[in-house]
This record gives sequence, structure tokens and C-alpha cells, in this order.
Amino acid sequence: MGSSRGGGGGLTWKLADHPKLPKCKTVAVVVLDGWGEASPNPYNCIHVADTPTMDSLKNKGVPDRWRLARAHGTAVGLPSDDDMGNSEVGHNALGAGRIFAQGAKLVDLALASGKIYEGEGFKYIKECFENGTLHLIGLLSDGGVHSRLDQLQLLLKGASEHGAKRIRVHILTDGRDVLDGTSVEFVETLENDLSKLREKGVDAKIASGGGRMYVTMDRYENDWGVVKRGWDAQVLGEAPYKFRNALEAVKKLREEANANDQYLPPFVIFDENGMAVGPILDGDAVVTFNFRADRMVMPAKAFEYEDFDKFDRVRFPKIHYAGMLQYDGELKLPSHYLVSPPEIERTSGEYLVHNGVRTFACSETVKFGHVTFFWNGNRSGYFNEEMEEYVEIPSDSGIPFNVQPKMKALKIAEKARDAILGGKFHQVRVNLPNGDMVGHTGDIEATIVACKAADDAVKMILDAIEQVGGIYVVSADHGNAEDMVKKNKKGEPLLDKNGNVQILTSHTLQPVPIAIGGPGLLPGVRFRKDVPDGGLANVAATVMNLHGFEAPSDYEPTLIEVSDN
Ligand SMILES: O=C(O)[C@H](O)COP(=O)(O)O
Ligand SMILES: [Mn+2]
Ligand SMILES: [Mn+2]
Repeated sequence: MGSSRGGGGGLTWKLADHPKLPKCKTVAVVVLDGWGEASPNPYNCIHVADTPTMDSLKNKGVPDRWRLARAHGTAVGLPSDDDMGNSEVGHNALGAGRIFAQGAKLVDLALASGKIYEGEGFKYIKECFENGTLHLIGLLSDGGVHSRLDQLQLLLKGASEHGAKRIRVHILTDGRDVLDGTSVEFVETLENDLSKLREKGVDAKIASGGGRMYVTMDRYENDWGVVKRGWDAQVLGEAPYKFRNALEAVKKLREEANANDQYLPPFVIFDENGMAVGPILDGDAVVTFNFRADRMVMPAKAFEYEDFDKFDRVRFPKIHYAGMLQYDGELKLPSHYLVSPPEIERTSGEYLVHNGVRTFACSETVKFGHVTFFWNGNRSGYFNEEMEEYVEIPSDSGIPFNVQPKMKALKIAEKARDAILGGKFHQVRVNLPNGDMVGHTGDIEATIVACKAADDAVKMILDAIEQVGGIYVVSADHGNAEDMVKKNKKGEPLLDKNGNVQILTSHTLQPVPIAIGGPGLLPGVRFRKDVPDGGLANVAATVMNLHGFEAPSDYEPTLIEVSDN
């Protein structure tokens, strides 16, 4: 751990004491994943669900102890205000207290200026262009959460102009950050681009594919089988489904009962001789073109680590591998990357351990890294093992989350409750995943159950805070469950060609609630009126205040003030 700029511009981790707020209160920080605020309507699952705890926070809290915070677009470092929020940028902002230009934006800039081609990462993969194939692996989507199609298009063009002669794209279909079924149009667009490259003499093809939730893009080591299915298709050229082209693959596989883009099975494209068109071989270059970290760490390990025991790779080709970004700042993984990630340093977690605040963080596997890794600026591990404890509850694996919409919310709440009552920690931080994970399935009934489960969990945590005389901060990282249908400009649900409403599986642009309270909160503490545009990045300073400290001067301003009357 190094030293850094503190409140006064000097080099110190020491935070100034808050002039009015006491130290050593137990502060529960609850992040409801995918829980935005929207007007009541039948597709607002948070509204439809029975959520007495969250309702009462609002009813008794507005305006002094309940408000909204911006959770999308430029407020969280995304390129534009048309970009919905997501967990990575949301938790980064919540934990770091400042707005950093995020991966999506940094890649845009590097592509626009051409700097991407001058960096070490590109030079490294370019060494393979003469004799090898360039493989591009990633999410084929314009969702802007993990990747963007226009960035892939620019990279294809740029790589070919910089000498790539043989290119293979390994696609992962989305349907989670974008409407289900859009895989077909994305494949058409990509095929069109590849055929233009072929006209210019570049041997460019789609080589394999599969749905993002079933192939390659697992996270936090929930299910290595997902990564293995990707490895088999991309590296070994083996998959249960074989097609002559990707458009046919996606269309045919979507015809199966209950098929959707998120869970398409792995497929490989074969040539007229029955050979896979693009296995990854010695001497090839591989780029994972997603900019977002969480779902690329596992495949990055498989491509980079000589010693690897998570599944049998069968073959470990000698390749030059680079990530679009470096995905884990602590592990320095991957070691080669095309664009430098945002330097999210001096996060609130790091400050707090330096100032004697003991922290407990917990979620279930699928969100565990959100309240640890993302919260700490895409850095795995502890700042100080003696001051922190991170607990992961194993998630269900191998099932879509609408089957078990309550997920592990209650278990997470029990752990938080025990940590609060145990008295060892000053901050008890959790992520409750239900609204988001079940919202992404597009199953409205299940999402209603999910929202109630999250509300029950909040109640258990707030009850414990009540018992110990503590303080709570309840907020969210972005919207999801509050809007489950695609709407037109007038706000009316859009219908598909069969007359069914178009289900929205993605996040939203909605603001999120933030509620503060608890017996430990001084009566005069209330939300300021002069930060009307406050967003997630303002939460860190707020939480530091509640721990009895002033935030560093370059943090976004706190949302609270202490009135004397
Ligand atoms: O990775 C995912 O599950 C979605 O693309 C985004 O969801 P999250 O940002 O809530 O994780
Ligand atoms: Mn989220
Ligand atoms: Mn989500």
C-alpha cells in the first residue's frame, strides 16, 4: 500500500475528523442490485411486489432521509447519458467516490485517436500477424455494458489495416443487455463487415459462438464449465453444434424450445471439408474485446496461466494474448492489453482501513466481486486482512435465476445480521442480487418474488442495525427490475410482431433510491438540497461522514449535512 493525496493535497491516508458526526457506529451499507425508481405500472416489479421495508424508508424518509441518485451515463463515467448503468461502473463509483472515465469511454478514445494501435498490447499481438491468425473473442452486442459492436467493427478494420491477414471472430450472443433475438441482426452486421474485409483480401470469418451465460462469460468462479465450453469451441474447434455459417447457427439454435440469446449452446463453424474454420493454434494472437472486467477474468486466466487446474484445456496453444483492457489490477491480468484501464485508486475502502474502520462485505457468488472487487476499484483481495472480512455465499449454478428468484438473499442478510450483532465491524456492506439477476431473465412473475425477497433481506439487516444502535445506508447500483418492458416515447409498452409485449431484460436509465437512517444517526442529519444532481459517486463521501470522517477533498461531495435544530 502506498501513500496518496489526502484531504489537504498532502500525501496521507489520514482522514480529517468530521466536525459533528461520531466515530465507531456500525454502518450497514446495502446495495440492492438492479433496483431503480420508476413510476408505478404493471411492468414495474418493484412497485407490484410487496416491499414494505423499502416503501416505509421512502414514506418516512422523503426528503431528508430518502432521495434519488443518478446511476447511469456520465454520472458513472460512461460515454453518454444514453448509456444505462451497470454493476461495474455503479460499484466503482459507490466505492471510489469519484467519477472515472470508464472502459467503454477509454476504448472509444483510443480507437478514435488511433492510439490503440501504438500501444504495447497491440504491438504484442501484431507480432503474430505475419504467420498466425488474429482471434477476437467477445460479446456481440451494442449494450455498452461489456463491449460494443461499433468498437469491434473499428478494431477489425484497424487490425486489418495494420497487417492482420487472417481474422477469426468468436461471438458470444447477448440478449441480456439488449433485447432477446437481436443476436440475428448483430450477426448480419458482422458478416457484412467480414465480407467487406474479404473483398480486400483479408481472410476474415466467424469461427464459433454461443450464448454469453452458457459460454465463456462466467464470473467470480461461479461455474468453470461455462468457460470450458467456450475454450472447447474457440481453441479446440469442438462443440455439440456445427454449422456452415453463424447466421444459420443463431437462427436454427433459436428455434429450439425455450432458446434465447443468453443461453445459446456453443457452436463451431465448419468448412466444406468438415474442418473447424478457426481453432486457436500455436503462433496465433487472441484478443478478448470486452472492456468490462468481471466476466473476462476467468477466460483471461485460461488463456494466460501456464499452471491452470480449473478444467482440462487439452491443448494450451502458444499464443500472444491481450485483453481489451487489463481486467484485474491486483493480479495484473492479463499482462498484455490494448487500452489501459481507468486508474481507480484511493477508494473509500482503502481509506477506511487506514483510519481504523473494520469492514465486513458479503454477497453470493454472482455478485460477490461487486461489493469487493468492483467496490475496491477492480482490485481483488483485501487491503488489510486484519481489518476486513469478505464472505461469499455460494450461488446456485447451472440454473437461470427465475427458477430460484429468492436466490441467497436471506443467507446474505443472516451473515450481515450476525456481523452487525457480533460488534466486530464498523461497516457491514452487502449486495442483494435479486432485482438484477432475476430481472435479467425477463420473467416478470419471478422478478416480483425476487423483489420481495430483497426487501425481506433489507428488513433483517435494518432490524439488526436497530438492535445495535447503528446507521444504515440503503441504495442500489442501477435500475433493472423497475422496468421489464420496452416502451415507446410515450411510455407505452411496445409489441412484437406476434402482439406480445417486448420484454426488457436489460438495465435502465432510471435513478436509484438512497435512504439513510437508524438509531445511531444524529437527529439533525439530513440530505442536502444543494446537490440535486447527486449520483452514486457522492455516496462514498456520505458513508465516510457516517463513519465520523470527512472525505478527501477530491471526492464528490457528500449528500448529507447536519443541521443544528
Ligand atoms: O453481466 C451481466 O450480468 C449484465 O451484462 C450486467 O449486469 P450487472 O452490471 O448488474 O452485473
Ligand atoms: Mn448491478
Ligand atoms: Mn445486471
